[in-house]
Parts: sequence; C-alpha cells; structure tokens
Amino acid sequence: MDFLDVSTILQVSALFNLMAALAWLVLAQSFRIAPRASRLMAAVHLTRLLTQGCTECMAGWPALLRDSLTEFGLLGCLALLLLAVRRMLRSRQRAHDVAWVSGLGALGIAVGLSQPATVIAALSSTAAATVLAALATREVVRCAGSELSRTVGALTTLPFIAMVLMGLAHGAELLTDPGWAARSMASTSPSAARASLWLLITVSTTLSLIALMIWRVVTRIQHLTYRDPLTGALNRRAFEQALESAQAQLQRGHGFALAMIDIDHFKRINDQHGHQAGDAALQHCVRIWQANLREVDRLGRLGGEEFCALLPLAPGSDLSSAAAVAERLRTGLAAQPLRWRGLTMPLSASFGVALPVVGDAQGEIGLVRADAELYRAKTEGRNRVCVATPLGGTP
Ligand SMILES: Nc1nc2c(ncn2[C@@H]2O[C@H](COP(=O)(O)OP(=O)(O)OP(=O)(O)O)[C@@H](O)[C@H]2O)c(=O)[nH]1
Repeated sequence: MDFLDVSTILQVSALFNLMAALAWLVLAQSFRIAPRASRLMAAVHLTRLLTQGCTECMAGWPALLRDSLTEFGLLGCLALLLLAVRRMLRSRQRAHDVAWVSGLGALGIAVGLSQPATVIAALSSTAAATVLAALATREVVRCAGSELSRTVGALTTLPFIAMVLMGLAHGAELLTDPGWAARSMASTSPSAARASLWLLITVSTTLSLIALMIWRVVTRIQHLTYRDPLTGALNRRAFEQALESAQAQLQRGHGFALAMIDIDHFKRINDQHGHQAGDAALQHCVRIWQANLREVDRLGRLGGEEFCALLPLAPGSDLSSAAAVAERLRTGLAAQPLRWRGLTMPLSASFGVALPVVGDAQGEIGLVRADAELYRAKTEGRNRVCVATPLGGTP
C-alpha cells in the first residue's frame, strides 16, 4: 500500500515537524504565548526533523553517524520536550533531573557507539528516553485536577504514557534479541509500523500540548476578566454575577449569607509605609481569608479595602453559622500580622453579616444590610463582627 510506504511516512513526518516548528515559533515570537515553552517546542520539532528527516537524505551517510544522529536526536527531543512541558505547567520538576537522565543516556550512547556494541547505545537511549517520558507523565498527572482541568490533563498524559510503553516494549525487544540493534544499524530506515507509530505519537503530543496552551490562555483570560489583579479575589463585576445567581438559587431554597468586610485603619498603612505596603496588606488579608473559606464560598473585592464574602448555607444552618465564619476570618487576620520588608504590621478588619432577601434579584438589599452592620462594627470600635437581625425574625 502506497500510504504505508516508509519513505512517504517519513516525508509526512518531516513536513509535520517543519509546520509544527513554524507554528510554535509564531506562537512564541508574534503572539508571545508562553514564549520559552513555545521556543523549546519548536526546538523539539526541528531536532526531530533533523534526526528523522527523510530516509533518502541519510541513506548515504556512514552507519555510525546515522545511528548517532538517531540516538542522540531522540534523547535530545525528549529532554527538550520535558523542559517545555515543565515550563508550560510551571511545574517544580528540577531542570537538573532532566540534565542527569539525558547526560547518563548520552554517555551510554557514546560508549556503545565507540565499541561494536550497538545494543548498549540503543539500550541507553531507550532507557533514558523512557525515564524522560515517565518524568513528563508524572508532571502532567501531578498538575491534573489542580492547575490543569482533568480533561486537558488526561489528553496531555496519553501520548507520554504511549511513549513510556513504547520505550518499555523496545527495551524488552533489545534485551531479548540483542541482534536487533545491529540489524537496525545495517538498515537505513525504520519499519513502516515503527515510523507510523512515531508519527502518531509526534502528532498526538503536539496536538495535546497545543490544547494545553489554548487551555492556559483561556484560563488566563478568564482570570483577567473575573479576578482583581492585585489580590486574586473576584472583581466587583464577577462578585455581582455570583450574587445574582445566588439570589436566583435562593428562590429554590438554597440559602446564603453575606459578610461585608473592611480593613481597619487601612489608610494609616498607606500613609506610614507607602502604597506598596498597602498593596501587600491587601494581598495578605485575601490570602488569609481565602485559606479560611470553603471552595463554595466567594470572596469579592468591591473596591479599595472593602470586600464581601458570599457564604452558601448548608440546609438547616442559619445566620449564626455565617457569623462563625466571619469570626474565623477576623481572628485569622488578627493572629497573623503582615511581615513586610522587615516590618511587622498588625492588621484587623471589621465585619457586617446579613441574610439576603427573597425576590431581591440583584441582592442589593442584603448588601445594604450587611454594610449597615459593617458600619456598626466600625463605630463600636472595629475588629469585630456585627450581625443583622433577620428580617421578620429574631436574631
Ligand atoms: N495600597 C492601596 N491602597 C488603596 C487601594 N485602594 C484603596 N486604597 C486606599 O485605602 C484607603 C481607605 O481609607 P479609608 O476609607 O479612610 O479607610 P480606613 O483608613 O481603613 O479607615 P476605617 O475603614 O474607618 O478603619 C485610602 O487611603 C485609599 O487610597 C489599593 O488598591 N492599594
């Protein structure tokens, strides 16, 4: 079958690698999307292009040179790929782990090729490539579910798992049939099945990493749209949207409470230590409050040093449970002063807690009532939680 002709497969592969390298370079240079990771990916494809290319180009080359290119090229590709994945995921994978594995693999290849023991070279490159693919798999799995969505995580993991399995299978093949490496060295091209498999893995790895980049760009845009850039809390618009949908849920019996929060004497921090200290204080407060809130709670920055927490109430719980959450936020902040440039600044905040009103589509009445309690907390001496009397009921 013409389609399975090795030379055609290798030419398709070369063309794909060339196009992919160009696409990554455009992402890096023109769109400035993860430029370092994109440049590394371009390098992966160019290395692949150089080492695999088309069989005709390498047919006349000395076997040793051809084999060195193939083995070192494969190792280089995987090392660059792992470095790119590491950058894309901003993972904690240490770069010198990559250097160690690649260095040992390269040493094994050099030793193997310097003697008539090609199996050592093939085994070294296969072992190092398998470990590098396993490290990449581990990184993606580690990020799936936290920094990565599960679907994108699964999609990105598959080609790396395939690489690990291929590496293991090839290693077993080399160990059980040591003559394989010598035969492969004598032949100028891989088998059609092997070339197709590599093409498939190259294409799926590229597509899954492009999906990962798109996912990252989309999440970044969402973050910029919905989050306050300084503190990472929801911005006013996003908080108002969350409040509106919580009000809609209220009709169906899903209760919630609002805790209006204002940092005490915040102006003094700005006046005494400058705006940067004020910014650090805002970030410090949000960090502490987010750590003390559940995932379902929403913390929004309404402006300046004023925040509001939207606290969904479990069935059967009432205003007192929301007051307990506000109290936890208050004590959490009071217990952890801000340490900034060698200074220790005690911080506190005042809280006003109120329940929303059914039928108030925008949630404005609840906000006004929580704000009134916040005002009371300020006038009663600050660093306290004041709770509104439920409308038409006892406190
Ligand atoms: N550093 C910094 N300061 C901000 C930001 N937004 C608002 N501010 C400052 O926050 C201060 C708010 O001061 P006030 O409204 O007087 O409140 P306060 O000093 O906290 O006093 P009380 O609320 O009565 O305890 C003002 O000085 C604003 O300039 C910001 O993003 N960064």
